[in-house]
Amino acid sequence: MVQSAVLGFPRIGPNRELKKATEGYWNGKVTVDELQKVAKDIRASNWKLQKAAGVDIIPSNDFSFYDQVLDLSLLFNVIPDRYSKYQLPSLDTYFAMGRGLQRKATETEKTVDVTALEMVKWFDSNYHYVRPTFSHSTTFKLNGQKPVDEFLEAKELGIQTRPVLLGPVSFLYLGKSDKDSLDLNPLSLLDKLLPLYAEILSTLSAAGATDVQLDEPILVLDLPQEVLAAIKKAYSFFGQQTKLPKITLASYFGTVLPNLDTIKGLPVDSLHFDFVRAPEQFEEVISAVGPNQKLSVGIVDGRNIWKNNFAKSSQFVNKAISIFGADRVIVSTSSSLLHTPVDLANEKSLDTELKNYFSFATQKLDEVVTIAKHVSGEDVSAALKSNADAIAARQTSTIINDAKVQDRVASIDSKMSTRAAPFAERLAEQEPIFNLPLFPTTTIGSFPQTKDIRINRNKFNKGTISAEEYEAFINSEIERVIRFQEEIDLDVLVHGEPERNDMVQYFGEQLKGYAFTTNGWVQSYGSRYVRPPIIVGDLSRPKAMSVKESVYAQSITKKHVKGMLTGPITCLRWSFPRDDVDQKTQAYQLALALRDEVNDLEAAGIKIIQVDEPAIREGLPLRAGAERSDYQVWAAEAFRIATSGVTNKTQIHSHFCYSDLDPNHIKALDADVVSIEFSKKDDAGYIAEFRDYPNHIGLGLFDIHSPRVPSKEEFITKIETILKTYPAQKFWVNPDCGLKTRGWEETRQSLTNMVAAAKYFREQYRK
Ligand code: MET
Ligand SMILES: [Zn+2]
Repeated sequence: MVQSAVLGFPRIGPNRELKKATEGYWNGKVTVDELQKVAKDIRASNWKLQKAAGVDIIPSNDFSFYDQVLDLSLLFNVIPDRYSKYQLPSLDTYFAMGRGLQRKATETEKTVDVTALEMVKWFDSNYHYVRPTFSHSTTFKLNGQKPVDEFLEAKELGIQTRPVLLGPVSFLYLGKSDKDSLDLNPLSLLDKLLPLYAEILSTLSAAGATDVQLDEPILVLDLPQEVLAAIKKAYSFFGQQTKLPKITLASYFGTVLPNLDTIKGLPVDSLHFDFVRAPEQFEEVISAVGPNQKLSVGIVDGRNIWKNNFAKSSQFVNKAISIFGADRVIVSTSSSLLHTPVDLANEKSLDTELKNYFSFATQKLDEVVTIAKHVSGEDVSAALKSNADAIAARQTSTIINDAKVQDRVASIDSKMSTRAAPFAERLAEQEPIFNLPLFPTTTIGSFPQTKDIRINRNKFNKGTISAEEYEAFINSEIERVIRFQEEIDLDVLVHGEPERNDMVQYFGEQLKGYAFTTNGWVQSYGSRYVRPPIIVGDLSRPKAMSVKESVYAQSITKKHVKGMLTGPITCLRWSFPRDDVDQKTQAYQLALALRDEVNDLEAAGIKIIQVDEPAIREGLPLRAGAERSDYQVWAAEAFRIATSGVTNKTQIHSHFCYSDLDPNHIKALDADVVSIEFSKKDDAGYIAEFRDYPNHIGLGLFDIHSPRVPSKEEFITKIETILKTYPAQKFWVNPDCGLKTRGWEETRQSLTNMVAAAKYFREQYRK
């Protein structure tokens, strides 16, 4: 019998139970016991669901309150002193590392004021992990035994699981050294870390775990020799230990081929590869599977929502069986299912034709099981037949093809992706119009999305308030945000985006060729979940999408209000893309739709238009090479197609966050002004990259993921530091990103302090 396996299941709960509970806990409305109970229930129901579906190898320790990488930092005591010094309960230390903590002193507790650790993209996904941060004073030890506890919890329910942990080399390599220990190479800590892994693994074994999944996703990256040596060392070390569970070494999100020599001969029980993303590695990776090893075939997509093609997948798995025999082949999800929504059955209003083309995490359980059964010779003909019908229907569906859109993409020329004049000339035309002071202040777009906003949006969606009532409500929110910005004296205003549930979904819902879900939530970071829309067919814009709100906002103030759009690459990356057309084509279709929107905004009198591209970095192919350089070209071109239809007088802004974006990539967009997340980076080398770039830059001055309020002095210090490398003449003052997840009070305080700091420097430079 061929076994079926799942590498990880979404932990947010079918109805976002985890979000509600954690946010409740942060607000003091949910006790720690209540929070733990919610978590326990989610874990139990996930395990039972997988058991009931017939999955043979079910993961545990895939649950996390915030992030699975942060879990390991806590487990191994990789806790910088600035957090541990408060001696908070372990869960609170954990959340402080994830999101920062600022708490006034009470009779019983001291003041706490600490920023979050850096949070970065998880490979090329829209998930973010909290970076392990090592220093010379890091002292590894085990803090509790989460993987064991969760294994035992499943065992008590009668469910045998395979615990999953990020492997030691990925854990170190994905981390960084802390500010006070910049000379420290995290990899040098491997020898100290390995015994702790061995300890937790042998405790798992003693608790009854026969198998464990160690993820080393870095195996799909271009790795320096020392990292490959570390992999060899780590797994040889595990091979020498006696009482460990059998290890499945898992890679995902790409090909391991350049690192295959390192993988060959590692003393592990099974090797898992992602054959959805990199089917072409099959012929070569099989040579790395030793005579006693098993091959885990990642064939059910953990990153997208399209129904699996059973005929194709079974054929693929059969190739493996013909080489290794059924006992040495496992049918698996390509990666954790964390990146897919929980259950298609929760979608009540999705078009039934489309629904038949989709598969969410719960449906993917049946997929791995059905494929495993089929290749084992069990009769699953009914499932195969309905699968084949769905696959065939999608190929010929009328929802998918639009000749007009295809023609327009075919006729794109280089003129469409170039502004009429170079930056210097544009600036000369723009300056007299905007008349901005030195250190112009602005925000990135969104303002707090209050409960009131969500309530009204829900009412409108349910039809309990009319379109007119909703519009009046949105306008009143816009007015509040405009008055607020005038009051605290920001220079370039925004309308606040109250009408947007999400920056991609909002546009997706208005574009033809998109489908969207009502409950298809996917964790982005911590308690922030997104509901990616699904690109199902050729994309076009039936009518203007954002003009009404921007025009209203501009009509009630004398200051300039930025029009606010989401760029083509971000729309693409934060959607579930089509798998039947390449991503470049989808990006160009989006670029053309956005170009029309940008032009409409300009025609409606909006003089500054910001097109956000926070996801441009995550789309970067993980390895260097032709695919990556092509991407850099077409991604920048898509942005310029969207933004180059305007006159020189219109100022184009863009915005980037979450990532280490290559400065050259930013420059290739030729936006007039760019805001970049920076508050946690503190890297003079990065600033220097922009010193001679003529276009204007705003380096993010405070972390919007944290409720913490920086003081005016803190802003001044930050700005002073940047000014050492970056000239005042093109220096914008802004936060890292939008403020939608923040509360109003902290927003008011932070921005007020930020504006005060800008004014301070204006004074300084006037002298
Ligand atoms: C993740 S980037 C977000 C940009 C958007 N304009 C906002 O302010 O929320
Ligand atoms: Zn942002």
